Amino acid sequence: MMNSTGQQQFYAQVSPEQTALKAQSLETHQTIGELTSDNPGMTTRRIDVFYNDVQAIYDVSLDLGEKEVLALIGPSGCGKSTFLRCLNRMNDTVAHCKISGEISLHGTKISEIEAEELRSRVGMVFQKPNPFPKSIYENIAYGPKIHGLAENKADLDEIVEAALRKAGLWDEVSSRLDVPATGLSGGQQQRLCIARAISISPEVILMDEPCSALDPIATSVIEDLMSELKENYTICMVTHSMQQAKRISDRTAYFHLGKLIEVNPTRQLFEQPVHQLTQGYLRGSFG
Ligand SMILES: Nc1ncnc2c1ncn2[C@@H]1O[C@H](COP(=O)(O)OP(=O)(O)OP(=O)(O)O)[C@@H](O)[C@H]1O
Repeated sequence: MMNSTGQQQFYAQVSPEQTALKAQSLETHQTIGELTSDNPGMTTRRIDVFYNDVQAIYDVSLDLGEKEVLALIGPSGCGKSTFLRCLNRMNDTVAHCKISGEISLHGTKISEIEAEELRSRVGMVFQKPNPFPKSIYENIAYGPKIHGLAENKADLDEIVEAALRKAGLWDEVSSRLDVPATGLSGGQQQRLCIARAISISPEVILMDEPCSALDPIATSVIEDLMSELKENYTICMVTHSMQQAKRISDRTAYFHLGKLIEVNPTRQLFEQPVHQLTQGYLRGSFG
């Protein structure tokens, strides 16, 4: 492991004003900790993000280790979701958002991967469960169908069942696959959305506060599920719950005002935070 900055390569051009802002902001900033992984699933180098002329992310370089859970924590508005959304180019859909730097998925720059393919390889689960207004079966079958993963109905049935089993939902829904998914409980809907993400065999799963709309019991079911999923998937999760980050992540990254302040193995970050901003946040002084 080592600190890394990497060479800057732009895939969306920022304006001279934005570059000047960036130059000012970088004078004093250096991330503490282990930015890189020996076995990265994704690498990000020198990421800057602007919404119009307001910079939301400053020069972030960070790897997602293969089959690790990386938690992104920090006060509201520090840029966690913005950074997460860079990883599958969700920010491309925001016209006034400009990103520079380089992001790679298993060695391929994501700027060279077609957006739809990228989003099938880097799946996403959102804060609020968002099932399609269709049956439970169709929610899962949709992705595999459009990506041509099933040759026939039997194949598709198998994919749907496997995804629901992996998401720990099969036993609860196997007898009613044709009912509307919107009739499931919030926790079940979130597991359905995880099953939907898994059904197209992504390499990475992004989760943006996946439990924030759930009660403690549903949260604990999703946390158990995430711990199981990391056997097979690389997961990057935004969370406001420090307990959740402690329980399930391998590494934790602390953001503050758009900068990656400190990143280290979770236990180390929580027990021996180095930067005073990390210490203050973990003590609950702000956030
Ligand atoms: N679509 C947008 N247009 C303009 N500014 C935005 C947009 N999305 C986010 N921002 C700004 O970028 C900054 C980072 O926001 P972001 O949502 O990434 O933070 P966050 O750490 O995920 O916050 P929270 O924990 O409250 O969800 C904030 O100042 C926010 O107001």
